[in-house]
Amino acid sequence: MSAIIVKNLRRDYETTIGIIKKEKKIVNAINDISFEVEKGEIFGLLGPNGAGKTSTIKILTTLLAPTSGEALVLGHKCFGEEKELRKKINFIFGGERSLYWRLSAYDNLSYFCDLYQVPEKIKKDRIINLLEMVELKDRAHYKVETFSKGMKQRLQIARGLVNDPEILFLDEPTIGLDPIGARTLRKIIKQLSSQGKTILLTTHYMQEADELCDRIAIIDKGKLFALNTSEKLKENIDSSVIEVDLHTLKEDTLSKLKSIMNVTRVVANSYDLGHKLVIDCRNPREIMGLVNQQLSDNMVKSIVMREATLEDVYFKIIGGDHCA
Ligand SMILES: Nc1ncnc2c1ncn2[C@@H]1O[C@H](COP(=O)(O)OP(=O)(O)OP(=O)(O)O)[C@@H](O)[C@H]1O
Repeated sequence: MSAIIVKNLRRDYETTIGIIKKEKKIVNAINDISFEVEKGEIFGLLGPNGAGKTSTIKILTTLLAPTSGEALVLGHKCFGEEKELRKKINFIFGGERSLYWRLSAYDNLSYFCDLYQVPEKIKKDRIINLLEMVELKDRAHYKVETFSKGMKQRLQIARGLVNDPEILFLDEPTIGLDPIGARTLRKIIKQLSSQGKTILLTTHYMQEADELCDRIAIIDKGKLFALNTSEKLKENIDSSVIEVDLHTLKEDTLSKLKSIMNVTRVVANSYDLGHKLVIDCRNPREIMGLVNQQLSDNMVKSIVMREATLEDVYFKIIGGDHCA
Protein backbone atom coordinates (compact mmCIF):
# COMPACT_ATOMS: atom_id res chain seq x y z
CA MET A 1 0.00 0.00 0.00
CA SER A 2 1.22 3.51 -0.80
CA ALA A 3 2.45 5.62 2.10
CA ILE A 4 0.18 8.50 1.08
CA ILE A 5 -3.06 8.31 -0.90
CA VAL A 6 -4.83 11.51 -1.87
CA LYS A 7 -8.09 11.20 -3.80
CA ASN A 8 -10.17 14.07 -5.15
CA LEU A 9 -9.02 16.28 -2.30
CA ARG A 10 -10.59 19.67 -1.93
CA ARG A 11 -10.16 22.43 0.62
CA ASP A 12 -12.05 25.70 0.70
CA TYR A 13 -11.39 28.52 3.14
CA GLU A 14 -14.15 30.88 4.12
CA THR A 15 -12.94 34.42 4.70
CA THR A 16 -14.51 37.83 4.95
CA ILE A 17 -13.42 40.86 2.92
CA GLY A 18 -14.20 44.55 3.37
CA ILE A 19 -13.96 46.75 6.47
CA ILE A 20 -17.42 48.20 7.04
CA LYS A 21 -19.56 46.03 4.82
CA LYS A 22 -18.16 42.57 5.41
CA GLU A 23 -18.62 40.11 2.60
CA LYS A 24 -18.07 36.36 2.81
CA LYS A 25 -15.68 34.89 0.27
CA ILE A 26 -14.77 31.27 -0.44
CA VAL A 27 -11.13 30.65 -1.39
CA ASN A 28 -10.61 27.33 -3.13
CA ALA A 29 -7.08 26.33 -2.03
CA ILE A 30 -7.12 22.71 -3.23
CA ASN A 31 -9.30 21.71 -6.13
CA ASP A 32 -9.80 17.99 -6.76
CA ILE A 33 -6.22 16.80 -6.35
CA SER A 34 -5.29 13.10 -6.51
CA PHE A 35 -1.85 11.48 -6.13
CA GLU A 36 -0.04 8.70 -4.31
CA VAL A 37 3.39 8.62 -2.66
CA GLU A 38 5.24 5.30 -2.38
CA LYS A 39 7.05 4.24 0.78
CA GLY A 40 10.66 5.46 0.80
CA GLU A 41 10.10 8.04 -1.91
CA ILE A 42 11.21 11.67 -1.82
CA PHE A 43 8.20 13.39 -3.31
CA GLY A 44 8.27 17.06 -4.24
CA LEU A 45 5.35 19.47 -4.42
CA LEU A 46 6.17 22.45 -6.63
CA GLY A 47 4.02 25.44 -7.41
CA PRO A 48 3.86 29.21 -7.13
CA ASN A 49 2.85 31.09 -3.97
CA GLY A 50 -0.73 30.30 -3.10
CA ALA A 51 -0.81 27.10 -5.20
CA GLY A 52 -2.09 25.02 -2.28
CA LYS A 53 1.09 23.23 -1.19
CA THR A 54 0.99 24.17 2.51
CA SER A 55 -2.74 23.44 2.70
CA THR A 56 -2.06 19.97 1.26
CA ILE A 57 0.71 19.33 3.80
CA LYS A 58 -1.50 20.61 6.63
CA ILE A 59 -4.24 18.14 5.68
CA LEU A 60 -1.77 15.25 5.38
CA THR A 61 -0.31 16.07 8.81
CA THR A 62 -3.80 16.25 10.42
CA LEU A 63 -3.59 19.99 11.09
CA LEU A 64 -6.39 20.91 8.69
CA ALA A 65 -9.63 19.18 7.76
CA PRO A 66 -10.36 18.66 4.08
CA THR A 67 -13.58 20.07 2.66
CA SER A 68 -14.09 16.86 0.68
CA GLY A 69 -12.16 13.95 -0.78
CA GLU A 70 -9.89 11.40 0.80
CA ALA A 71 -6.46 11.67 2.43
CA LEU A 72 -4.91 8.47 3.77
CA VAL A 73 -1.45 8.41 5.33
CA LEU A 74 0.06 5.04 6.30
CA GLY A 75 -3.43 3.59 6.02
CA HIS A 76 -4.94 6.10 8.46
CA LYS A 77 -7.51 8.73 7.60
CA CYS A 78 -5.96 12.14 8.18
CA PHE A 79 -9.25 13.37 9.50
CA GLY A 80 -10.80 10.93 11.98
CA GLU A 81 -7.74 8.83 12.83
CA GLU A 82 -5.36 11.62 13.80
CA LYS A 83 -4.24 10.09 17.08
CA GLU A 84 -2.79 6.91 15.55
CA LEU A 85 -1.29 8.79 12.64
CA ARG A 86 0.47 11.54 14.60
CA LYS A 87 2.74 8.99 16.30
CA LYS A 88 4.07 7.84 12.92
CA ILE A 89 4.69 11.13 11.14
CA ASN A 90 6.31 14.47 11.76
CA PHE A 91 6.56 17.78 9.96
CA ILE A 92 8.76 20.82 9.72
CA PHE A 93 7.60 24.11 8.32
CA GLY A 94 10.37 26.33 6.92
CA GLY A 95 11.70 29.17 9.07
CA GLU A 96 12.62 28.92 12.68
CA ARG A 97 9.39 28.37 14.55
CA SER A 98 8.84 25.61 17.11
CA LEU A 99 12.22 25.73 18.83
CA TYR A 100 12.79 27.21 22.26
CA TRP A 101 15.56 29.75 21.82
CA ARG A 102 16.43 29.99 25.51
CA LEU A 103 17.01 26.23 25.74
CA SER A 104 20.03 24.34 24.48
CA ALA A 105 19.82 22.10 21.40
CA TYR A 106 19.90 19.06 23.67
CA ASP A 107 17.17 20.38 25.97
CA ASN A 108 14.96 21.26 23.00
CA LEU A 109 15.18 17.71 21.68
CA SER A 110 14.69 16.32 25.18
CA TYR A 111 11.50 18.38 25.54
CA PHE A 112 10.12 17.17 22.19
CA CYS A 113 11.09 13.56 23.03
CA ASP A 114 9.00 13.90 26.19
CA LEU A 115 6.05 15.25 24.21
CA TYR A 116 6.21 12.15 22.01
CA GLN A 117 6.72 9.93 25.08
CA VAL A 118 10.02 8.54 23.85
CA PRO A 119 11.08 5.97 26.49
CA GLU A 120 13.78 7.29 28.85
CA LYS A 121 16.14 4.39 28.11
CA ILE A 122 16.44 5.25 24.42
CA LYS A 123 15.97 9.01 24.69
CA LYS A 124 19.59 10.01 25.37
CA ASP A 125 21.05 7.87 22.57
CA ARG A 126 18.42 9.09 20.14
CA ILE A 127 19.18 12.74 20.91
CA ILE A 128 22.94 12.22 20.56
CA ASN A 129 22.47 10.35 17.27
CA LEU A 130 20.20 13.05 15.91
CA LEU A 131 22.57 15.83 16.92
CA GLU A 132 25.39 13.93 15.24
CA MET A 133 23.35 13.46 12.10
CA VAL A 134 22.56 17.17 11.79
CA GLU A 135 26.17 18.07 12.60
CA LEU A 136 25.37 19.81 15.90
CA LYS A 137 26.84 17.37 18.40
CA ASP A 138 29.55 19.81 19.45
CA ARG A 139 26.86 22.46 20.03
CA ALA A 140 24.55 20.21 22.03
CA HIS A 141 24.64 22.37 25.14
CA TYR A 142 24.63 25.80 23.49
CA LYS A 143 21.43 27.85 23.60
CA VAL A 144 19.53 27.93 20.30
CA GLU A 145 19.55 31.75 20.35
CA THR A 146 23.29 31.58 19.62
CA PHE A 147 22.74 29.46 16.47
CA SER A 148 22.91 30.61 12.86
CA LYS A 149 19.83 30.15 10.65
CA GLY A 150 21.37 27.03 9.10
CA MET A 151 22.02 25.50 12.50
CA LYS A 152 18.45 26.23 13.59
CA GLN A 153 17.09 24.64 10.41
CA ARG A 154 19.20 21.54 11.02
CA LEU A 155 18.01 21.37 14.61
CA GLN A 156 14.43 21.62 13.29
CA ILE A 157 15.12 18.50 11.21
CA ALA A 158 16.38 16.73 14.34
CA ARG A 159 13.25 17.94 16.16
CA GLY A 160 11.15 16.40 13.40
CA LEU A 161 12.85 13.05 13.91
CA VAL A 162 12.49 12.65 17.68
CA ASN A 163 9.60 10.20 17.29
CA ASP A 164 11.45 8.27 14.54
CA PRO A 165 8.63 9.01 12.05
CA GLU A 166 7.97 6.87 9.00
CA ILE A 167 7.09 9.96 6.99
CA LEU A 168 8.61 13.41 7.29
CA PHE A 169 6.82 16.42 5.76
CA LEU A 170 9.08 19.37 4.98
CA ASP A 171 7.60 22.69 3.89
CA GLU A 172 10.39 24.70 2.23
CA PRO A 173 13.19 23.15 4.31
CA THR A 174 16.02 25.21 2.82
CA ILE A 175 14.30 28.60 2.68
CA GLY A 176 16.68 31.42 3.53
CA LEU A 177 19.78 29.24 3.79
CA ASP A 178 23.09 30.04 2.13
CA PRO A 179 24.24 27.58 -0.58
CA ILE A 180 26.45 25.59 1.80
CA GLY A 181 23.75 25.41 4.48
CA ALA A 182 21.22 24.31 1.88
CA ARG A 183 23.61 21.65 0.56
CA THR A 184 24.18 20.27 4.07
CA LEU A 185 20.44 20.05 4.56
CA ARG A 186 19.93 18.28 1.23
CA LYS A 187 22.61 15.79 2.25
CA ILE A 188 20.68 15.10 5.47
CA ILE A 189 17.42 14.67 3.55
CA LYS A 190 19.09 12.14 1.20
CA GLN A 191 20.53 10.32 4.19
CA LEU A 192 17.05 10.07 5.75
CA SER A 193 15.69 8.70 2.51
CA SER A 194 18.44 6.08 2.33
CA GLN A 195 17.36 5.00 5.82
CA GLY A 196 13.93 4.22 4.37
CA LYS A 197 11.99 7.30 5.45
CA THR A 198 9.33 8.66 3.14
CA ILE A 199 9.70 12.38 2.56
CA LEU A 200 7.22 14.84 1.11
CA LEU A 201 8.66 18.29 0.61
CA THR A 202 7.79 21.60 -0.96
CA THR A 203 10.38 23.90 -2.44
CA HIS A 204 10.64 26.90 -4.72
CA TYR A 205 14.13 25.86 -5.80
CA MET A 206 14.00 23.87 -9.02
CA GLN A 207 17.55 22.56 -8.81
CA GLU A 208 16.86 21.32 -5.33
CA ALA A 209 13.74 19.46 -6.48
CA ASP A 210 15.68 18.03 -9.41
CA GLU A 211 18.50 16.82 -7.18
CA LEU A 212 16.38 15.44 -4.35
CA CYS A 213 13.01 14.23 -5.56
CA ASP A 214 12.20 10.80 -6.98
CA ARG A 215 8.94 12.26 -8.31
CA ILE A 216 7.58 15.76 -8.59
CA ALA A 217 4.03 17.10 -8.64
CA ILE A 218 3.46 20.56 -10.09
CA ILE A 219 0.38 22.31 -8.76
CA ASP A 220 -1.14 25.70 -9.43
CA LYS A 221 -4.35 27.31 -8.17
CA GLY A 222 -5.15 24.15 -6.25
CA LYS A 223 -4.95 21.86 -9.30
CA LEU A 224 -2.42 19.19 -10.22
CA PHE A 225 -0.92 19.83 -13.63
CA ALA A 226 1.91 17.32 -13.85
CA LEU A 227 3.28 14.41 -11.87
CA ASN A 228 6.33 12.41 -12.84
CA THR A 229 10.05 11.95 -12.39
CA SER A 230 12.10 14.99 -13.26
CA GLU A 231 13.55 13.17 -16.31
CA LYS A 232 10.09 12.27 -17.63
CA LEU A 233 8.75 15.78 -17.03
CA LYS A 234 11.64 17.15 -19.09
CA GLU A 235 11.12 14.52 -21.78
CA ASN A 236 7.37 15.16 -21.91
CA ILE A 237 7.69 18.82 -22.73
CA ASP A 238 9.56 17.63 -25.83
CA SER A 239 11.59 20.78 -25.92
CA SER A 240 15.15 22.02 -25.98
CA VAL A 241 16.38 25.52 -25.42
CA ILE A 242 18.56 27.94 -27.36
CA GLU A 243 19.81 30.74 -25.14
CA VAL A 244 21.06 33.93 -26.72
CA ASP A 245 22.86 36.84 -25.04
CA LEU A 246 22.76 40.07 -27.02
CA HIS A 247 24.15 43.60 -26.75
CA THR A 248 21.25 44.96 -28.82
CA LEU A 249 17.84 43.59 -29.74
CA LYS A 250 15.86 44.85 -32.75
CA GLU A 251 12.11 45.14 -32.33
CA ASP A 252 11.05 42.68 -35.04
CA THR A 253 13.53 39.95 -34.00
CA LEU A 254 11.14 38.22 -31.62
CA SER A 255 8.38 37.84 -34.19
CA LYS A 256 10.92 36.60 -36.76
CA LEU A 257 12.19 33.97 -34.33
CA LYS A 258 8.65 32.92 -33.38
CA SER A 259 7.84 32.32 -37.04
CA ILE A 260 10.54 29.63 -37.36
CA MET A 261 9.04 26.16 -37.57
CA ASN A 262 9.68 24.11 -34.40
CA VAL A 263 10.09 27.21 -32.24
CA THR A 264 7.40 26.94 -29.56
CA ARG A 265 8.12 29.99 -27.43
CA VAL A 266 10.48 32.94 -27.23
CA VAL A 267 10.99 34.84 -23.97
CA ALA A 268 13.08 38.02 -23.85
CA ASN A 269 14.54 39.67 -20.76
CA SER A 270 16.42 42.96 -20.75
CA TYR A 271 19.27 43.79 -18.41
CA ASP A 272 21.49 46.86 -17.90
CA LEU A 273 24.15 45.38 -20.14
CA GLY A 274 21.97 43.76 -22.78
CA HIS A 275 19.26 41.21 -23.43
CA LYS A 276 18.73 37.50 -23.02
CA LEU A 277 16.49 35.36 -25.22
CA VAL A 278 15.25 31.93 -24.25
CA ILE A 279 14.00 30.08 -27.32
CA ASP A 280 12.04 26.89 -26.63
CA CYS A 281 12.18 24.62 -29.63
CA ARG A 282 12.28 21.12 -31.06
CA ASN A 283 15.28 19.87 -33.05
CA PRO A 284 17.56 22.80 -32.14
CA ARG A 285 20.42 21.57 -34.35
CA GLU A 286 18.21 21.68 -37.45
CA ILE A 287 16.96 25.22 -36.85
CA MET A 288 20.21 26.76 -35.60
CA GLY A 289 21.04 28.14 -39.06
CA LEU A 290 17.68 29.90 -39.33
CA VAL A 291 17.95 31.27 -35.78
CA ASN A 292 21.37 32.73 -36.61
CA GLN A 293 19.94 34.23 -39.79
CA GLN A 294 17.08 35.94 -37.92
CA LEU A 295 19.53 37.29 -35.35
CA SER A 296 21.90 38.73 -37.92
CA ASP A 297 20.67 42.35 -37.46
CA ASN A 298 21.50 42.21 -33.74
CA MET A 299 24.78 42.29 -31.83
CA VAL A 300 25.00 38.74 -30.45
CA LYS A 301 27.35 38.06 -27.51
CA SER A 302 26.81 34.32 -27.25
CA ILE A 303 24.47 31.58 -28.32
CA VAL A 304 24.17 28.15 -26.67
CA MET A 305 21.99 25.11 -27.06
CA ARG A 306 20.93 23.09 -24.03
CA GLU A 307 18.41 20.46 -22.95
CA ALA A 308 15.33 21.58 -21.02
CA THR A 309 15.75 21.91 -17.25
CA LEU A 310 13.11 21.41 -14.57
CA GLU A 311 12.82 25.19 -14.44
CA ASP A 312 11.87 25.22 -18.14
CA VAL A 313 9.22 22.59 -17.41
CA TYR A 314 7.92 24.64 -14.50
CA PHE A 315 7.70 27.82 -16.57
CA LYS A 316 6.03 26.00 -19.41
CA ILE A 317 3.38 24.58 -17.09
CA ILE A 318 2.88 27.49 -14.72
CA GLY A 319 3.43 30.08 -17.42
CA GLY A 320 0.16 29.15 -19.12
CA ASP A 321 0.93 26.25 -21.46
CA HIS A 322 -0.60 23.72 -19.13
CA CYS A 323 0.17 20.13 -20.09
CA ALA A 324 -0.18 17.10 -17.81
N1 LIG B 1 -6.42 30.45 6.69
C1 LIG B 1 -6.71 30.84 5.45
N2 LIG B 1 -7.80 31.58 5.19
C2 LIG B 1 -8.11 31.96 3.94
N3 LIG B 1 -7.38 31.65 2.85
C3 LIG B 1 -6.28 30.91 3.04
C4 LIG B 1 -5.88 30.47 4.34
N4 LIG B 1 -4.72 29.74 4.22
C5 LIG B 1 -4.43 29.75 2.90
N5 LIG B 1 -5.35 30.44 2.19
C6 LIG B 1 -5.39 30.63 0.74
O1 LIG B 1 -5.37 29.35 0.13
C7 LIG B 1 -4.57 29.37 -1.05
C8 LIG B 1 -3.47 28.31 -0.93
O2 LIG B 1 -2.58 28.69 0.11
P1 LIG B 1 -1.33 27.79 0.54
O3 LIG B 1 -0.70 28.44 1.72
O4 LIG B 1 -1.79 26.38 0.69
O5 LIG B 1 -0.39 27.90 -0.74
P2 LIG B 1 1.15 27.55 -0.92
O6 LIG B 1 1.26 26.84 -2.22
O7 LIG B 1 1.66 26.84 0.27
O8 LIG B 1 1.81 28.98 -1.02
P3 LIG B 1 3.31 29.47 -0.57
O9 LIG B 1 4.26 28.92 -1.57
O10 LIG B 1 3.19 30.95 -0.63
O11 LIG B 1 3.55 28.97 0.82
C9 LIG B 1 -4.06 30.80 -1.19
O12 LIG B 1 -4.93 31.47 -2.07
C10 LIG B 1 -4.15 31.36 0.21
O13 LIG B 1 -4.36 32.75 0.19
